Amino acid sequence: MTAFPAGIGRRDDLDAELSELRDQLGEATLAPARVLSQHSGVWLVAEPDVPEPRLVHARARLREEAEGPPVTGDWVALDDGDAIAAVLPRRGTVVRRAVGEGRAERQVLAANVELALIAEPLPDPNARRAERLASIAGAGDVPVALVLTKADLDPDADATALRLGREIGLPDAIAVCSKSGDGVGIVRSLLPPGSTAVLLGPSGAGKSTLVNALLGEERQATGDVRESDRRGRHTTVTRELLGLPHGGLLIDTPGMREVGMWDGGVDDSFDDVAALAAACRFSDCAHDSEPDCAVRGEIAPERLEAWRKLAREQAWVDDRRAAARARERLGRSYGRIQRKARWVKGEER
Ligand SMILES: Nc1nc2c(ncn2[C@@H]2O[C@H](COP(=O)(O)OP(=O)(O)OP(=O)(O)O)[C@@H](O)[C@H]2O)c(=O)[nH]1
Ligand SMILES: [Zn+2]
Repeated sequence: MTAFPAGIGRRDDLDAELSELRDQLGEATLAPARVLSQHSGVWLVAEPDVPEPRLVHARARLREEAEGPPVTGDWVALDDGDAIAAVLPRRGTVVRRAVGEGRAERQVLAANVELALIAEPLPDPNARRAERLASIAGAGDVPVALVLTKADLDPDADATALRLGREIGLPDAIAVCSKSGDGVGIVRSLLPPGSTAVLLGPSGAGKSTLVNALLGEERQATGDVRESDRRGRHTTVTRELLGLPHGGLLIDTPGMREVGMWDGGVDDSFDDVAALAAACRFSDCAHDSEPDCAVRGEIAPERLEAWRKLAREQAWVDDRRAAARARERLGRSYGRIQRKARWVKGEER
């Protein structure tokens, strides 16, 4: 197995994957690297046995592929012209629907992550927002832990974490105070050496401050809170993969105003609803006013309403995606017919 310097992470069968890729593309020189951050048209990558990360380009073809361009956390193959030639299959992704009214486009927020830390600030953590993030993480097969930040602002922070975690089905729930360091060790213990996690949450939740506490130095720029409403300014501008001193890796993300559903995951993060729903009379029960509903009355109304909202949104996205696929199929067969017509007319041989 290839040895990586601290700060790049671990990928079990990297050597085998690369040699397969070399055969596939007929290029003997492909070398592995990991994307630390993405910028417009260039990517910062780290390579084994190379102390300094560097900026590289990507082959144009990569932008047109279904997976989209390389993203932070990706394992990639570099060619000898210092361009990213291929992105290795992603294991564990966090994908959202891209921001914008009525748009149905996917955006990969982080690739190859083994854990999503969902940050919500005390004293008023937003359960609905955490549920939404848990759903998109679940959709990409990424386990979730809930991190309630600014524990110094809630005298019963640990109890709040426990209660909220139980309420929204995230048993791994902890309270941390990045200022005093309380709970930071627990967060560290969730990130074993070589593993990669992503930190998600709204702007001002204290994500960068937590990253700094984990780094043990002032690395990430943090914004001052406006005392009036306790909301931070946007400080983190790009998703960045950081190596922590203890060997774990963390992708810090900018606070997101909008996180649209993309790949499902509602059933995973609402498994309490899903489990009860099996006993409803109708398989498409909305747990609203249907007779013999096994869910209504068992689940807190706000959580059920949140489930309904996310499930509706997911259905909308699924429709859009199905329509886009149908258009694409139609386009392809139309293209074939046109080619055939040209061939019959002798314009194409
Ligand atoms: N009281 C208290 N304030 C904190 C704590 N952690 C962070 N803050 C404050 O919260 C504000 C926002 O912190 P950031 O770390 O910049 O927040 P962020 O989540 O990275 O925000 P974006 O980069 O915009 O996504 C800053 O003023 C921090 O000082 C904490 O443990 N307790
Ligand atoms: Zn029901």
